[in-house]
Formats: sequence, C-alpha cells, structure tokens
Amino acid sequence: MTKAAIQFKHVQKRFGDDLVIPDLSFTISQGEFITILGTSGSGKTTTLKMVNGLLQPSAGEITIDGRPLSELDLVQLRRHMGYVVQQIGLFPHMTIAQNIAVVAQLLHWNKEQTSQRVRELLQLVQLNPREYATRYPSQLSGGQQQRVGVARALVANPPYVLFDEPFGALDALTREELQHEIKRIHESLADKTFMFVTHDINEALYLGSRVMVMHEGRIEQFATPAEIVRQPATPFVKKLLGTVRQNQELWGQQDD
Ligand SMILES: Nc1ncnc2c1ncn2[C@@H]1O[C@H](COP(=O)(O)OP(=O)(O)OP(=O)(O)O)[C@@H](O)[C@H]1O
Repeated sequence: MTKAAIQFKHVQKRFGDDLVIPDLSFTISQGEFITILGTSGSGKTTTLKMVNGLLQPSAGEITIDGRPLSELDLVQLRRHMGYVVQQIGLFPHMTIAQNIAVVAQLLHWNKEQTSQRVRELLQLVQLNPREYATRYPSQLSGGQQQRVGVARALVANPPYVLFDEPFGALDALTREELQHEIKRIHESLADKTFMFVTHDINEALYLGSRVMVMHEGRIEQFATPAEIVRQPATPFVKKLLGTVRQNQELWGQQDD
C-alpha cells in the first residue's frame, strides 16, 4: 500500500469571523504530484500554508508521514519541505550560488559539500554552473530566477516541495518551458511529493498526477486529469473545463 504522506482530517480555517475553509479532508500519497486548482480566494494558498505550518488550522488535524503536525518542530519541518513562491525573494547582494546555499549553511554543511550540491542543482534546473553561479539575481531573467528558486528549495533534498503559483508572473512560453522542467524534475527525483497551487487549468491538468479542484474552501473534485476531463463531478468543474473548451472552439474556427 502507498504511504500517506500528507493528510487533512476535517480541517477548518477561520480568519476572524471569516470561515475560509469549513471542512477539508484529503490524503496525499508519497511520490504524488498534486496540483491545486481554483478561482481566486478559493483557499489554495491557505491550504498550502497549513501544510508547512505557516498557518495553523482553527480545527481538525493535519498529519505528515502519519505524525500530527501540531506535535512537530516547525523549524525542522520546514527544512524538510521546499517552498517555491511567485516572489521568490532572492537576496540581491548574494550570488546565485550563495542564494542556493542558504539552507546548506543553516545545516552546517562544509564548503566542498555545499558547492558540489549547488553545482548539481544548477545543472538540474538547466542553468550552466560556470555561467550562472557567480551572477547576481538582477543579472537573471524572471524565468531564470524561478529556476534558482526551484534549485534553492531542493538543496536539503526535501521529501516534500510546495509551490505557490511559481510561474504566475512569467510569459506563456517561459511558463511552458518551466512546466516541462518541473515535471521532468519530479519524475527524476524518486518519491518526492509535490503540491503545486495554480489557477491555470492547463497547468494543473498537465502537471498533476491528481488535481484538487477547490471552490469556496471546499474540494469540488480530487481526481486524475483524465477523470476530471471525462467526468467533471460538479457544475463548477464543468464550468471550469468550459473555459478550455471555449479556446478549443476558437482554434477549431481558425482551421475551417
Ligand atoms: N491572513 C489573512 N487574513 C484574513 N483573511 C485572509 C488571510 N489570508 C487569506 N485570507 C482570505 O482567505 C480566503 C482564501 O485566500 P487564499 O489566499 O487561500 O486564496 P487562493 O485560492 O490562494 O487565492 P489566489 O488565487 O487569489 O491567491 C480569501 O477570501 C482571503 O481574503
């Protein structure tokens, strides 16, 4: 049986009087690539931030590898969870290599081990170490900076990596290129569990081994991309798929 890596049991989240997530339950197995898809304000980021302890649930329980999150040391936990966001916040006065090495320093790795890992990771995200290691963030394009963000999140070889709209600010072609990269990286790193928030339906269906469709803090459907396309579970999911179909119809007209 596959191992339950991340489990939400009747999780609720309130901000003041606002009940943003009423009752959320799901199980993610080790090695899955989960995309979380939903409209703005549906609770995607809130869900992700509860996984790495940046936000606490108001009720219910979250377990990581079967252990309640509330009993885990959050500093330790975050070192085992990579986190990639849209504004990755590279340190401007540090080189790319130094930026990637930040976590390695926290873990007191020696110089040789650290520079070896930095080289490995730059290669993994397709940035030539000889060319990029000594550059500063301002000397990189937005897409290249996101690649560095991915490399930085992977330094300590974490079993989990969380992505919050990492490619949201990139142009369509760069975004597509990075989607291919991230899929390849997930496939090449055995057994890593990825959770990836997006509001782009094509991105969610392309990347996810399963897609969690959220609306108003609830799961509308949590299934494989093929199941979602073939059998949308609710009117909301149907409507969401309709937005893709609209484009296809447009292309169909072009072919006539
Ligand atoms: N710190 C906070 N304090 C108060 N309300 C918050 C806070 N963070 C989020 N919310 C509210 O919770 C709801 C869900 O927000 P969340 O950021 O999780 O949505 P999202 O699906 O990630 O949206 P988006 O795609 O726009 O980023 C929103 O109504 C938001 O206003």
